[in-house]
Amino acid sequence: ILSAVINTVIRPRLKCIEGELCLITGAGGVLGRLFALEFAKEGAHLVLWDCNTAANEQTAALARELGVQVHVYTVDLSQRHSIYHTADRVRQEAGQVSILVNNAGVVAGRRLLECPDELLERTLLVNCHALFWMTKAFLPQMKSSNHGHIITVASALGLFSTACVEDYCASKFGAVGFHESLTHELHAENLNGIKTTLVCPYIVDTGMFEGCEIRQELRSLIPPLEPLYTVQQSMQAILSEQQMICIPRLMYIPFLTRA
Ligand SMILES: NC(=O)C1=CN([C@@H]2O[C@H](COP(=O)(O)OP(=O)(O)OC[C@H]3O[C@@H](n4cnc5c(N)ncnc54)[C@H](OP(=O)(O)O)[C@@H]3O)[C@@H](O)[C@H]2O)C=CC1
Ligand SMILES: CC1=C(/C=C/C(C)=C/C=C/C(C)=C/C=O)C(C)(C)CCC1
Repeated sequence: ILSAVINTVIRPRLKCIEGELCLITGAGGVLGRLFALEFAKEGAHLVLWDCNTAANEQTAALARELGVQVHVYTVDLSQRHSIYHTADRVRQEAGQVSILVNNAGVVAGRRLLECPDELLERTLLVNCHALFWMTKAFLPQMKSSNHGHIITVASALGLFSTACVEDYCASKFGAVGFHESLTHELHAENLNGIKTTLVCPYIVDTGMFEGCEIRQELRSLIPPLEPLYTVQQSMQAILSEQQMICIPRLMYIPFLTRA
């Protein structure tokens, strides 16, 4: 939080990531695609992961127009072996990933007692467990060069909670805990060349919470964020190596007061 405050007052220098290899999960989705295009604009080559092959290919086509190299992989992030297998292919075919954007996420979107068990489990597998496997797959190479950046796209609902999203809150609180512990570990091991950034947005207009009860209540409180604004704010935080960002800043308040 302190670094977020400092970065708001003093505009920090943004790092150059030209020529680096950036892997984005959920790259066929709304925020994933925008992340891909923003990283491409910065000159990073891309490795795009999604279970939705057609949507992922569309992202790839848009990114290639910006002149960067793009590798596309269809993967099921709820399956540990799918992650490890695809990571092996990435290392052989694309090279060393130095920026990892763990963006893919799902929500069950149903009342707990009416929700099939598998749907609840899937939220934890994709939003939380996948962070372990992605990091186990790609951190070793970052460690060997003491260079890299791991971005966790969590949510404001990883910092405080609301009704009817038990699976989502559990997974995003897990993601926040994961990010914090990993950050401590890298610091303790003096791996100061490997950065971490936690992204915690309020609801974004992407369709993810379409049909969830929570959405109607929220509309009248604060309107959903624009996807592009959300990603551009996140990019500022990433490129200035900020450890955490809440979007909008108002979201720091329920976090600090645990409303
Ligand atoms: N939208 C919001 O209000 C907010 C979103 N976030 C977080 O931002 C991130 C991106 O969200 P957003 O862009 O809105 O979501 P989208 O649903 O638009 O994109 C998510 C992408 O991930 C893919 N995906 C889902 N499950 C898997 C899987 N098992 N394996 C591989 N890919 C998978 C989806 O494919 P398919 O469409 O086929 O399922 C989709 O392409 C998520 O982590 C979300 O929790 C945080 C705060 C607010
Ligand atoms: C606590 C609290 C609020 C509620 C925030 C909620 C309910 C956020 C939901 C975010 C979602 C759905 C994120 C998805 O990833 C307000 C009204 C902003 C005002 C300040 C206090």
